Amino acid sequence: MLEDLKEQVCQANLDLVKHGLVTLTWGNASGISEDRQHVVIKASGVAYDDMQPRHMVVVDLDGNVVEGQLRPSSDTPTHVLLYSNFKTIGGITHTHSRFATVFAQARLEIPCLGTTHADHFYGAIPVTRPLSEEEVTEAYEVNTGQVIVERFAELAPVAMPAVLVAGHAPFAWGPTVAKSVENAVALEAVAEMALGVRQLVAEPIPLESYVLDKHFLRKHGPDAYYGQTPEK
Ligand SMILES: O=C(CO)[C@@H](O)[C@H](O)COP(=O)(O)O
Repeated sequence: MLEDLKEQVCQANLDLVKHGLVTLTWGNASGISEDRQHVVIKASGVAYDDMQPRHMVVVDLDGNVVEGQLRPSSDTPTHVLLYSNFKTIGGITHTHSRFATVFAQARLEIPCLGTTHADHFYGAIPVTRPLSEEEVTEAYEVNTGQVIVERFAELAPVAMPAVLVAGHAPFAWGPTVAKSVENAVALEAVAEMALGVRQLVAEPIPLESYVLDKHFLRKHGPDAYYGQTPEK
């Protein structure tokens, strides 16, 4: 079942290693089937060196295992909740990549300081509110998904394919699992650049909004605004 998606998801998880985004067994990538009924995700705690497509786990949108011998990623509840709420995404990548995690744990958004950032993200990378003491329970991963969805009440996942979970780490997504990895790589790169700029100048100057608008429109077209209609 979903053999092709297992191959894609396994490759995406291995690509996290290739791009230097994971330490130990941290992080996970998943993809959703075309009918949006099943999610394929990395198995929990499996060493990346040993990872094979047959190790991927298939779950339904309630997170119940429908195929696979291993336990699915501990972040499965977050992944399935995001797929249920963000209908345009086909793949999700969660990492503890160094620079993006620094911003997440500092509870700081990543400002859009240049066109490198604007190529992938329409504006500052948002950070969620911290989870409350009552939310840090066995339902932690569900509550993590909830605070992300809450933070995106006014944001379009198409134009902003990433978020920083306060006190935790980043999640990135895209139309495919491979694209979610690409956005996770871009997120880590712009986080490192933003941190570097902060070391050079006391007050970094975010990109002017007209430059952001025109640059993003040139790169992604009006559809990427998802419900916004910018002047031509
Ligand atoms: O965010 C976390 C832990 O804080 C997870 O991403 C782990 O880093 C990886 O968990 P598995 O996917 O192996 O269950």
